[in-house]
Amino acid sequence: MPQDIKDIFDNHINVAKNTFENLKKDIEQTCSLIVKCSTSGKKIILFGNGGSAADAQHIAAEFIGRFVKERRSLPAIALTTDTSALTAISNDYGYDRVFERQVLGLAVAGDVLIGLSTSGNSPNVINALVAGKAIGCITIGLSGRDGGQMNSCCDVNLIVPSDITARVQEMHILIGHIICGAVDDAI
Ligand SMILES: O=C(CO)[C@@H](O)[C@H](O)[C@H](O)[C@H](O)COP(=O)(O)O
Ligand SMILES: [Zn+2]
Repeated sequence: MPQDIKDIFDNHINVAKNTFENLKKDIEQTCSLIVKCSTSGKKIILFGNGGSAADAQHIAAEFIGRFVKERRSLPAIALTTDTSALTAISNDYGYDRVFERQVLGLAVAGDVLIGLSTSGNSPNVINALVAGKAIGCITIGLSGRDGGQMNSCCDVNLIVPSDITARVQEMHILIGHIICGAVDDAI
């Protein structure tokens, strides 16, 4: 095996270990918040750019469809899938407002917003979290590096301890699956 592949696996394993040590309590808290949201008729709304858009859609699908257990469908939506809304809002208001505008139209107090940004600094993610917090939503960040601006607009900011975007994304989807498992267990 070429050495760099081994290095990538070693790095992934180290980041996973450090993520568990640093974030165990915050992940538990996040699971509790999302279980409460899912059992009280509120929605989970997810958004991010690039690979994080794919992660947002992946996690939303686990709720609206199913994860492992057969259970009722749970209200969850990714704000990254409606090309008419995405293009109209970007064209008319700017890409920085593409998620904010959808949050303003869809979110109500008590909904959980999950913003995914490995830098913690994507402006469209930050603007949506700030708008959601003002409405009374619970704001969760899935971030990396130093947590960026998500530190100031998230009730819980899960900062994966890595500066490498790919490693951070790999932990985000793991955390997403852990949350889905907690919801399955609770329902
Ligand atoms: O998936 C990847 C890299 O692994 C890319 O598509 C990546 O998500 C994009 O460059 C994003 O625009 C990065 O934004 P962010 O994570 O800093 O918010
Ligand atoms: Zn990626």
